[in-house]
Amino acid sequence: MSILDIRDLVIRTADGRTLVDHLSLSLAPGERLGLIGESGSGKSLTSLAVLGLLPEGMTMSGSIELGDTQIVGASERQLIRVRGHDAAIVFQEPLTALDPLMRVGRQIAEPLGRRRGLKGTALKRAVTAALEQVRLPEPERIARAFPHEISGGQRQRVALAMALACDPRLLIADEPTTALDVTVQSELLDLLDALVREREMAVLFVSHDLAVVAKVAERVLVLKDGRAVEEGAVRDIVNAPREQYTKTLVDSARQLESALVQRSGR
Ligand SMILES: Nc1ncnc2c1ncn2[C@@H]1O[C@H](COP(=O)(O)OP(=O)(O)OP(=O)(O)O)[C@@H](O)[C@H]1O
Repeated sequence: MSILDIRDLVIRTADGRTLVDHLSLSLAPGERLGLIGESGSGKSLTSLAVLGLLPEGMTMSGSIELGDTQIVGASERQLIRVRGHDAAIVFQEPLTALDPLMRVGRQIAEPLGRRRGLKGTALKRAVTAALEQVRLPEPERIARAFPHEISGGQRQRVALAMALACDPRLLIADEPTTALDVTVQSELLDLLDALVREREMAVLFVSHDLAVVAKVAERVLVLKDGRAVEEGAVRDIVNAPREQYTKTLVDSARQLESALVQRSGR
């Protein structure tokens, strides 16, 4: 039984341009799949499609089974029911998910209150616990802060806490560490890895960076121009990429790693 099963997904613009072309993939409960490809290869559109969040005017066909729901053709009511519960998403830029004018605590309280029916002190305690769970120090202070008053890494942890608030069975992480500096990036990846393991949550991890994907995912699917060009265990893809395009991704990841090693050795 898979938690996400995408078959022959085609995404088109209003004027008929094909952006994702007959893509199929599936994820078992607790499985972690990396979706990798260069900028513009269709990774984000695929992850948005899973939650029925495609930009205005785009259409999709094929099949996306998320838990018990067929997302292609689903009504807004059905989509609201699955968002956050069957699957939740963390974006590259945490400010996408956060309201700049609302204190962090209230933003986390919103899904917690709605999904778990909590109020008052119980809700306050749940907010603090949610912030502690993403290893944020001084959770009470963070809860009182506005998003611009905390660092980028802290904001991403808050966005992660919001995504985890309803215990989704699948977490979609779309370049969640790309905007962060290398040390913060590595801490967040370790945290993400620990949290999804504890919860046996499935993960669709979207990135242009194979070195990052290798830290979180066990299997990887390579996208190029909206098509799957290669799929397999991360180890096999890194050690023996078959497609020229994948070789390029592996080489650039290696160059980056060795540049970082050289730099930290200085
Ligand atoms: N709202 C939109 N209207 C028209 N075309 C779009 C829109 N959003 C994305 N595209 C196009 O769809 C293609 C796939 O975009 P997508 O954002 O999924 O790529 P990506 O692999 O996630 O890249 P990136 O890493 O840069 O986000 C690109 O060619 C992009 O220009």
